[in-house]
Amino acid sequence: MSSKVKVAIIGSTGYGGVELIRLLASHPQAEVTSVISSSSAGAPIAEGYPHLTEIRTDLLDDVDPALIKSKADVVFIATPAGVAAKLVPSLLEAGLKVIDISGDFRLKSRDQYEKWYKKEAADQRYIDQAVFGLAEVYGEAVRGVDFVSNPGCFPTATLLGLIPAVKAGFIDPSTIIIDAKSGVSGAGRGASLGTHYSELNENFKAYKINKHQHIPEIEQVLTDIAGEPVVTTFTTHLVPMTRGIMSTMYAKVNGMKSNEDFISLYRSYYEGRSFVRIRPEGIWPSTKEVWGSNYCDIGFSVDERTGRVTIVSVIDNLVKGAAGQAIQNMNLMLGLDETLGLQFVPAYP
Ligand SMILES: NC(=O)C1=CN([C@@H]2O[C@H](COP(=O)(O)OP(=O)(O)OC[C@H]3O[C@@H](n4cnc5c(N)ncnc54)[C@H](OP(=O)(O)O)[C@@H]3O)[C@@H](O)[C@H]2O)C=CC1
Ligand SMILES: CC(=O)N[C@@H](CCC(=O)OP(=O)(O)O)C(=O)O
Repeated sequence: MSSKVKVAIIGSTGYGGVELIRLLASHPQAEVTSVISSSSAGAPIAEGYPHLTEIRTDLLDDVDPALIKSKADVVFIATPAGVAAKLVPSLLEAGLKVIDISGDFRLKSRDQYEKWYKKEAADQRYIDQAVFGLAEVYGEAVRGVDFVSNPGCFPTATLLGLIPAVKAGFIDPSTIIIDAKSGVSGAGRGASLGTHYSELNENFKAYKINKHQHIPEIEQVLTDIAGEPVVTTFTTHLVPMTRGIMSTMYAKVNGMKSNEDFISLYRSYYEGRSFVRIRPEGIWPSTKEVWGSNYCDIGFSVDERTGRVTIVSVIDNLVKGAAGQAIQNMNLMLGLDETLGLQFVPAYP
């Protein structure tokens, strides 16, 4: 009998779910024992994803907490906003460990969730129970818990790029501006007008300006780190590429700081954390340099002329921004080494 941790995936037919299947296939201590679909139960998963032919021969299971518990110890939820809010109570009550990749449990205020997501918020008891799984920052709080809310893709790149500077008082948090870009897989597999080929190819567009649901998530964490209310300007752009997020951040520097000061601050903050790589001076990261990996790469440029710093942070939205960080959190919840199953070298070019 296998001693591996048994894992179920709700939303396994979406991009986040299928990335979990890919990454968990080489995890040394976990195995996927149930792939779940609300719309295609009974069908083979390889029907919708022929690249999984002969890798996964399972038929999709229904969304049934008792059935999931009979097959698994841990369940990942990779469904659109609003679904996990209703599912999580029964999954926790069935005795499962739960990692939610959607935004349903990230915001601690129900009012904020309802304002930004335009959906009914989850029960406050479960919101309170959820630990926000930004692993490099709150990893100690994740160890051993039953329920983790995985951060959003843009907040992951953005917060890893800002937190050390905010915490050390290197920048003035009231001056932060965030300019973020995402590949189209960030919008999920479903087809839409804004993401079909002729709308996207050779195009570059801003969207959800001042209305993006990740604004309150970023502000909630920066407020916690700064110890004072922080508001930011955050603009997202859609780039005609499949994977990758780049978050470019600007802020006023407090006092005189050099590139080297930022580099050594960040190297010290992330010391011992394998997945954040700080670039040497003048070598700024690009999305291809983290493609398919769980890395977040960060570079800096202090401009003495303006007194501002530019911080560039890149991730793969489906790995560090979703499935990879979720597995990192699973490792921490289970008391395993957080890097297990995640030591991929980025695919290049
Ligand atoms: N794509 C990305 O880069 C990132 C996504 N996220 C978040 O992760 C979640 C999943 O995203 P993504 O995989 O891209 O989305 P997709 O649209 O690709 O997939 C979502 C899946 O959810 C399932 N689903 C839909 N409705 C229900 C329901 N009522 N009950 C159960 N399952 C349902 C669908 O599968 P079926 O019909 O088979 O049940 C669908 O395949 C979202 O909340 C997203 O915001 C977070 C970070 C990054
Ligand atoms: C390119 C693109 O459309 N990206 C999505 C990211 C969705 C996501 O991951 O956000 P939640 O998990 O918070 O829903 C967006 O900007 O809304």
